Amino acid sequence: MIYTVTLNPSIDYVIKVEKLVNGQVNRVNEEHVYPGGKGINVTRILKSLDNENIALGFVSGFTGDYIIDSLQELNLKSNFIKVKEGFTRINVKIKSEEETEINGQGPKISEEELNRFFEIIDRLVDGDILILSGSIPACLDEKLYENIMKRVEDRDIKVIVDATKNLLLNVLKYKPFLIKPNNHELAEMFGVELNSTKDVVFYAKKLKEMGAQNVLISMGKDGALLVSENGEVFTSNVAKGEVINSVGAGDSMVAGFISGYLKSGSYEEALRLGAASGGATAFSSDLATREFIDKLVEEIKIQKIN
Ligand SMILES: Nc1ncnc2c1ncn2[C@@H]1O[C@H](COP(=O)(O)OP(=O)(O)O)[C@@H](O)[C@H]1O
Ligand SMILES: O=P(O)(O)OC[C@H]1O[C@](O)(COP(=O)(O)O)[C@@H](O)[C@@H]1O
Repeated sequence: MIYTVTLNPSIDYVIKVEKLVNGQVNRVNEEHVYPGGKGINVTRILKSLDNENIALGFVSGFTGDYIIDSLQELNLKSNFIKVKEGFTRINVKIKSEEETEINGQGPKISEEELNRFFEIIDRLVDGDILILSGSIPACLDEKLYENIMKRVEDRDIKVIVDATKNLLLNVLKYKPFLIKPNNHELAEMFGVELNSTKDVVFYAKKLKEMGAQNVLISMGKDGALLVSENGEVFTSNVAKGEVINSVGAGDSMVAGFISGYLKSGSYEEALRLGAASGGATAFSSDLATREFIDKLVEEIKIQKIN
């Protein structure tokens, strides 16, 4: 079974404001709410691509109820721990002349609630896939992803980590199957500027040397680059279209990549489906539909550059 983990889910409140002015009342022209958080986005796209999976994490309060109800409506399996104190956050995504995001804090998770989550992790078995996505709420130990990887180390479980900075760097020693920073996160992790594909390859390979088996670097409209477990380097172009809402493009890429890999065992196919899924989400108001992904996959060309 595939499990996604969203430690801090969100309701994504996506609004369009013609011209955002600080210090004034701004009125929205368009508004949408979606069940969000990186792992939940991965769950939704995996399911669209016919990969059964179970979403794990923590929810709380009336906003948490919305998350559970939405997942049920979408026919998605989940096993969230209900947290007593606080409420699941609401993340505001403002589309104006620029894109501005305000991400909330999330509920206060107790030790007992965290232990209940660990009990679920302890029931995973050989052959399962575990996808750890997004930030760790401030109330939890920032070593949590490391601790989860250590906990499953004795089993044959492929772990995927989509996180940034130290959260990501600290799990590399446990050899995650896949990591997917974007190019900005890659530059930030090494405190460098990336000026060419050669630079991206150099630092992606560094992450591989530090322990990641496969390193996927997403680069928004500039495509993506994969350093695979056997050291091959592939690049992907992007599909053509008009960006409507790029929230969740990275998560869609992770889901598409895993789905493509499970279906074909080929990293090229994985990258192709990942790129199509990311693009299809960027060109949609909500996350991508299966039909749209299938359409865009025809446009994706993978090149082996090394
Ligand atoms: N403007 C775009 N046009 C086409 N494809 C895109 C666009 N933005 C994102 N994608 C696709 O989605 C992938 C993930 O997007 P990216 O923005 O890099 O992720 P993240 O949300 O993690 O920053 C990209 O590598 C690309 O394949
Ligand atoms: O655009 P991405 O990186 O794929 O992820 C989008 C998701 O991440 C969030 O911005 C939350 O991110 P964090 O968990 O890192 O705070 C959600 O609001 C949104 O659904």
